[in-house]
Amino acid sequence: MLEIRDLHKVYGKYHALNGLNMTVRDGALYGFVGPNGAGKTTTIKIMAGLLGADGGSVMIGGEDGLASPARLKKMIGYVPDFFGVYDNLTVSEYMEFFASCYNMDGLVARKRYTALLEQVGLEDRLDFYVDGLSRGMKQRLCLARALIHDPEILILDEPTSGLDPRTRFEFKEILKDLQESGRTIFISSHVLSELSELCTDIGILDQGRLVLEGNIQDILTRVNASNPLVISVYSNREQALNVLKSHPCVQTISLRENEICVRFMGDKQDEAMLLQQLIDAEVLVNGFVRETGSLESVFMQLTEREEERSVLSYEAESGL
Ligand SMILES: Nc1ncnc2c1ncn2[C@@H]1O[C@H](COP(=O)(O)OP(=O)(O)OP(=O)(O)O)[C@@H](O)[C@H]1O
Repeated sequence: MLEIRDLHKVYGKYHALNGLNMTVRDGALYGFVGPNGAGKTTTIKIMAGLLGADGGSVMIGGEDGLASPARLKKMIGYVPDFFGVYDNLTVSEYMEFFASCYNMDGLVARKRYTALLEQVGLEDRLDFYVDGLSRGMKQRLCLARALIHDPEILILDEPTSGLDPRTRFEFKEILKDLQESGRTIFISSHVLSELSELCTDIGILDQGRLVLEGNIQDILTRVNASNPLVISVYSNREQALNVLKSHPCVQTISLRENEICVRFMGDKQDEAMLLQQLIDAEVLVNGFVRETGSLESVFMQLTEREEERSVLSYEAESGL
């Protein structure tokens, strides 16, 4: 488990992280989302031991990583948002180099990186020059290299930005496979739709603080429970309104053309019982549905500022 408590980072007078708290459970595929400038890269660099903090702790495996950046680097595999240039290195030389950084060489290193290259679909590129690989292949190579020392947590900063849709899809499939094999993965993006279909858990960062965190399904269930019930009645509308007015779970009632819109604070069983009450009161009901919410709407409510509307649409942003 990785636990961040009361993390602060100040650049000059600017408070980029302002008391960040976050918990990443073992085996999670955790999506770290926030608008541009929210502090995602700053957080990730601190987690990866590449940047100092101005307060707080990053507990991993029960120890505070900030007190021992070297230990943090061993426990974390980091895929940055850019890929450095490696002139005149083949894929196998590149992997050998990173293996040697973790004191692996010879057959041990070769076995390890061959297995990793197989995992990311680059097993047939051992003798290719890194420079000549496509952007998607470079990204997968970077992923293999970040796993060379078998880290507890894999951290990726905006890994799919700049990839075409097919390459993005393939990359996400690799991440899902890694998570299913037990790896804890932490991935950042400013495009929520990228993460909501991939991750098990999500944390929403805004202005250096986490404004929402939890299991994606739980969050969506909560969002839906606070959405209105939309009821269409074919006849006996007055009778339907009488039933609704006297129901303890009904908070507000508003009328749209042929629909009754009800703020209803009850669970699935309460909903079913309300429907039964309407039928018993001889109301002919031809529509009874909870309006569905989305993570996007939650995100907008929590971070709403005009300039962040781009978060809702990757297509709009990438011009696809
Ligand atoms: N070295 C630095 N010096 C001064 N300010 C910085 C520095 N690095 C980041 N910042 C500021 O700190 C804030 C958080 O930056 P950070 O890069 O962590 O955000 P982010 O969420 O990763 O943004 P993006 O999605 O645009 O990459 C921003 O306002 C940024 O301008």
